[in-house]
Amino acid sequence: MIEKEDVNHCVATILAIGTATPEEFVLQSEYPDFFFRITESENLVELKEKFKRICDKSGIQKRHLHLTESILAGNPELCKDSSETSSLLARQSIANAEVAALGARAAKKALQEGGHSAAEITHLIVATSNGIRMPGPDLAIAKILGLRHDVRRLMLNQVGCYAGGTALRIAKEMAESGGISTRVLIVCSEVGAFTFRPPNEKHPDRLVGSAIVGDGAASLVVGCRDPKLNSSPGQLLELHWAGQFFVPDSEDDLTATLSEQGLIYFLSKHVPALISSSVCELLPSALAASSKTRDLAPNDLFWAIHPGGRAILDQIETKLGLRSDKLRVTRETLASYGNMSSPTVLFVLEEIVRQSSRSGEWGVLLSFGPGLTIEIQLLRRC
Ligand SMILES: CC(=O)CC(=O)SCCNC(=O)CCNC(=O)[C@H](O)C(C)(C)COP(=O)(O)OP(=O)(O)OC[C@H]1O[C@@H](n2cnc3c(N)ncnc32)[C@H](O)[C@@H]1OP(=O)(O)O
Repeated sequence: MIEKEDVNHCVATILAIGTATPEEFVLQSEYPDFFFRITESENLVELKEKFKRICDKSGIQKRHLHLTESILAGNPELCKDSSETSSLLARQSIANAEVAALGARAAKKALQEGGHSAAEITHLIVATSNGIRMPGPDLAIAKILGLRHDVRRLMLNQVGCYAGGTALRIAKEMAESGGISTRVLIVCSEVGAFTFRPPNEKHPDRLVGSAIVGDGAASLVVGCRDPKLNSSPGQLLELHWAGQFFVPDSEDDLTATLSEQGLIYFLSKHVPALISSSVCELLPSALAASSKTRDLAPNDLFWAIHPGGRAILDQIETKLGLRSDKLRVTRETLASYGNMSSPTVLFVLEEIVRQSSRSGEWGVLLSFGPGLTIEIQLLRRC
């Protein structure tokens, strides 16, 4: 598990980050009224009160959502919860258009911010849990951006919320094995076309998903730094170590199953406790990867955590004994965007880079999702 440090080994480095969201957003305080009205569920009075309690405790103030009232009106099957109504094709049709379009907007910002041309990109990794189509949004994004015909594409379908961390881990391996001219473009893009559904009294856990998901896309350019050269201004964060783990016997605690009614999530109440306990166990493996981090304490690090839910952040903070400022950027991302699945943790990273003067040289990125699977990475500011 522990990798040997090698001074001659080139270091994978994040060179640029760009993000994008749909223009439209909803205020969390107004969402219960909208959600129960648009799904014609106003008769479920107690369920609506429960939904309001979940929204109030979510730590979210607003979320950007592609599915506006007019889009839902044009796709009424998304607002029905009957096994006799299939909404799969309507959902896929929205995803076909929007996942690539939103992802390409984020990617254009990343390329522009880092001063990279489309021709420089040697590898493309695209992640989404919104839809399955061949060819996928990776090809559509390559075409929109004008990437080279020999760009090496990898599509991460249905990985869930940890896909931002997975993409970063694979990009690190590609960059370090490909050498200093390798440029990996990561695009994580989600529009909740597959997860929107009406409230259902038999499935209270689905209310949690309806109360926290948002839409967004994030894109990163990852390259390699020659270890003999110092960092230069275009380099943001070095990726020193990346690992993936599953939490034993937790495969039924967070699941997503494709059906005629889209992707149906199940979230058990144990998710916050399982993830937070596992993070405490895994942290020493990440810190042991470098002699410079081996003796660091959690409060010596900066933290970029997938803001999957407020309770998960609370429990990680308590169990690791983190000062409240350590998760400030993560909580602000949750408040402004909700849980956008795969790109969310990359939004956190973008803000951490923007606030570069604060909070330490070394940091940890955490993302998690079905499995339960945890991606953990050791980062260093350039
Ligand atoms: C998609 C991916 O791949 C990865 C992901 O990110 S998946 C998302 C992971 N996120 C989660 O699992 C959510 C974690 N949970 C939370 O953040 C919080 O529990 C919350 C914001 C939902 C609620 O806040 P809280 O402090 O726990 O408030 P609490 O009063 O205990 O719960 C509010 C209500 O929600 C209900 N609730 C909370 N979690 C629930 C669950 N998983 N299933 C069913 N009901 C749930 C509670 O029973 C309670 O109901 P009542 O008010 O009727 O008693």
